[in-house]
Amino acid sequence: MPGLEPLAPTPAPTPGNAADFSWQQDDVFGRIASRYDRLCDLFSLGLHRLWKRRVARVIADEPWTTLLDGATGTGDIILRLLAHERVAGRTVIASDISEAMLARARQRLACHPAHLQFEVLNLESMPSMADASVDAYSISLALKICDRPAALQEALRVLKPGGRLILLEASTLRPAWLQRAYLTYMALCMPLLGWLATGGDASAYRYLLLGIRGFPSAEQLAAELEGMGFEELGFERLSLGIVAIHTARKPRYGPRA
Ligand SMILES: C[S@@+](CC[C@H](N)C(=O)[O-])C[C@H]1O[C@@H](n2cnc3c(N)ncnc32)[C@H](O)[C@@H]1O
Repeated sequence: MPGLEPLAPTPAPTPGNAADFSWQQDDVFGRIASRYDRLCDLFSLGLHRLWKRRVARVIADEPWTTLLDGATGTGDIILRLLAHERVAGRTVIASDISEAMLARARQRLACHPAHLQFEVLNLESMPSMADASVDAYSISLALKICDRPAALQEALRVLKPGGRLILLEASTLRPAWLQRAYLTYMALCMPLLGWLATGGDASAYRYLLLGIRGFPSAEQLAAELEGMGFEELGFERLSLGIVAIHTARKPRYGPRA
């Protein structure tokens, strides 16, 4: 696998995606929790397995003692992370806004109880997490469905100085014509698949349509992180850029007076 690309000169950051996320109150994911893993296979044609294996390796290679996995869903990333021997003895906090999704994660991770904690947490505001309390923080496939600037600000707060942020998120395909073709495919197929897969559940279906909306390019997300004060940014595109893994470090020292 290629290493992470260093951050190239970047375009200006895009504005945040603080749209209407009131559907979160609806526990859309709670209602599709038992079908979520099959839906991932269906919508990504199985590619999510490769992406998650890769991000788990990136996380495992970091020298953390305590990791917070935000929006953990059914625990897919942690399941793959725990396959790495070097993770033995380290503490992993699995968190999600949906109790039903977290319950499913707990069930799937039941054979690895020793290092695991489970917390219901909203990425955008985690008052129960102290400042500078984790060495590493991972979020996968969730930043486009929450208030991204708020979630990243919380990441900066809970990370220890020098702590690592690892993101696996939707990105932009290259070249541009491929992105247009992909968006056309999504626009044509997702509504139908979404409707069928959620059994016509209107708000679950609405979430799935969010996937069609734009997400910043890998460069733009890196620039956004840099603008917030993160350092040592790098990213790696997977599957021609359908998703990208970003890594960033919280500065070891605050700004000089
Ligand atoms: C697309 S799933 C991704 C799950 C998992 N990270 C994965 O890669 O399979 C999105 C998850 O984000 C959770 N979620 C959505 N908004 C959230 C928020 N504001 N705070 C915490 N979790 C949130 C949902 O409950 C759901 O489990």
